[in-house]
Amino acid sequence: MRIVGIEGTAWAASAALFDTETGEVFIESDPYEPDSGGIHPREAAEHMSDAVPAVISTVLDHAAETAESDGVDVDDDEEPSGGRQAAAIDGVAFSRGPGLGPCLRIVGTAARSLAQTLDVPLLGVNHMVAHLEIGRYQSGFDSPVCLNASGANAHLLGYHNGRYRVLGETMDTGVGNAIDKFTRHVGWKHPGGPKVERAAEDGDYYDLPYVVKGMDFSFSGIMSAAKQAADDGVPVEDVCVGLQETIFAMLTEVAERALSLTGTDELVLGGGVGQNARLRAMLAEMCEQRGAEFYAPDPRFLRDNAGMIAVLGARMLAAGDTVAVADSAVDANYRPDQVPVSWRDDEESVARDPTETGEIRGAEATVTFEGDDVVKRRVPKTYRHPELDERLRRERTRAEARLTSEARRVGVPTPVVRDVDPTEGTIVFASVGEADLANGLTEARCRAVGEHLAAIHAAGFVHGDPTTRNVRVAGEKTYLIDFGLGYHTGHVEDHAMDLHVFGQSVEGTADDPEPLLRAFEAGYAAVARTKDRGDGDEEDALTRLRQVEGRGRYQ
Ligand SMILES: C[C@@H](O)[C@H](NC(=O)OP(=O)(O)OC[C@H]1O[C@@H](n2cnc3c(N)ncnc32)[C@H](O)[C@@H]1O)C(=O)O
Ligand SMILES: Nc1ncnc2c1ncn2[C@@H]1O[C@H](COP(=O)(O)OP(=O)(O)OP(=O)(O)O)[C@@H](O)[C@H]1O
Ligand SMILES: [Fe+2]
Repeated sequence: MRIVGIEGTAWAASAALFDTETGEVFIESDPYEPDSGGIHPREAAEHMSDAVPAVISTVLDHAAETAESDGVDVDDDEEPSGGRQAAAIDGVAFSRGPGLGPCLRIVGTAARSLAQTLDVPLLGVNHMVAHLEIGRYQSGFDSPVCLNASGANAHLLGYHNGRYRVLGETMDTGVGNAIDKFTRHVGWKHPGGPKVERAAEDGDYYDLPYVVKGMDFSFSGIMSAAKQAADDGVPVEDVCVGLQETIFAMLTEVAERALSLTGTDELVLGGGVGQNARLRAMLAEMCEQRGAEFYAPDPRFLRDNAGMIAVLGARMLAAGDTVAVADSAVDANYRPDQVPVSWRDDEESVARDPTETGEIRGAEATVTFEGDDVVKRRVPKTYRHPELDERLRRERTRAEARLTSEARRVGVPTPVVRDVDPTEGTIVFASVGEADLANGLTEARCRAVGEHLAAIHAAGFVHGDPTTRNVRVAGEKTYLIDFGLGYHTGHVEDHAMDLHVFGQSVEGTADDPEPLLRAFEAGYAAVARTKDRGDGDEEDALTRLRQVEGRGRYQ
């Protein structure tokens, strides 16, 4: 089977030919490089209208040449639509979204017209799922967690219940765009990522804010602090080291959390920022230390390229997942979890049964049981810069000891804290529960988690990481543990994030998440109402949750 792919969501006008027999992926790309500033949608679209036909034409020439040399039966004398025979092409795949609307429309038009000329099926590919599938395809991994680190996106995906679930994602901009904003601020030409990587070779570490909430994260605070530092005269090379160390440690940490939550031991990387050697080294080191396998595709398959579109297109065609021209409108906000995954078995899942894989390993700490006590030690993470590592372990150990006790004082079951040593990063707790909630999800227990979160929110703090592995259960009693990412706040957005983190962890692993989530929200609403201090803030958390879930982050 031979598939043409067409890409042009933002900056790369690209076409490719994927031959499933030989495995060859021929890619022709023409990047848009703005003279100044970032990507201008109108200029990018002008680039697409010139460059897309040209790259397609090169790929069709290549297709015609290889069709002949591969001995495919070629008959150039056929009628006009004989191009299909001449190039031996079986389908046309195109990036349907997400991306810049004006660019997508040009790509869509080109793809439809090529499919009609060749008289072959059209395949509408989700660009982010293509970033993921190329790594899965090349690695041969079964059901990995995928970290997509691209310009306009940053998220963790895992396949479960027939869809790619978003296990965690950026709460504001994509990771590449965040870096590019900083480089624009200091007057460097787009794209900024490679320039930051080069400058960082000559700098020293500079501390910047580190923001992880469960498996979600945000970049806005880091970017403001980085710009401010540059304005204040901190050497730009040092800020670049700080940016790389902070942002990539965050991505590595959330990737490790996703491995821990799902119990899988396979990680693949996707997206243009994945070309960064420091990010790859951190991910590889983290995986090696947990005994997980890591795969990063070659740079030509990481940055935007039509090869990944053609490769996924071939799988879709094999599954009969084609789109009629009339239904093939592009979608600038096309989320990866909206894609019905026709080319995988519904039964497959990123979530591993812990009874099959043995123990589930925590992401941050080692936990050992000593009699009725549990000793939790935040082990140094060698992938992190030592200064950052020391700071995070100390701050989190302190926060965990303090908030675990505060929660108990407001009536939420938590383990008694027997001893704490922030410098060593150790806490000794009383052991609680018989199992993690992840291994015993029921509606009643989810309802109790909702009640507990409402109680601590009313008391003025958030948990920060309320996943199903951070709740212990015994009968109908549920305990919250692992408050290391918690902090004091009265902001409704922070409350909504706690709810969002729990919801994502249920959706990513449960067989039938809906009733569990309804019970969770009902529990939250019931307690929030009784604890409402009259400012309406507590009940708003559920309303805000809907906004958090519906936010389009792909512009
Ligand atoms: C929707 C689609 O248009 C978008 N594509 C995209 O963002 O292009 P991609 O090729 O995946 O990533 C480009 C980003 O990748 C960054 N980048 C490239 N090389 C880098 C490097 N060595 N280090 C860090 N960032 C790098 C660039 O600065 C830029 O922000 C996406 O996938 O989100
Ligand atoms: N007090 C406790 N009583 C019983 N079991 C506990 C206790 N504390 C931790 N555990 C067990 O150890 C596991 C890991 O603990 P914890 O979540 O605190 O570590 P972690 O490394 O921060 O994990 P992660 O960051 O992946 O959530 C828990 O899922 C739970 O099974
Ligand atoms: Fe991309």
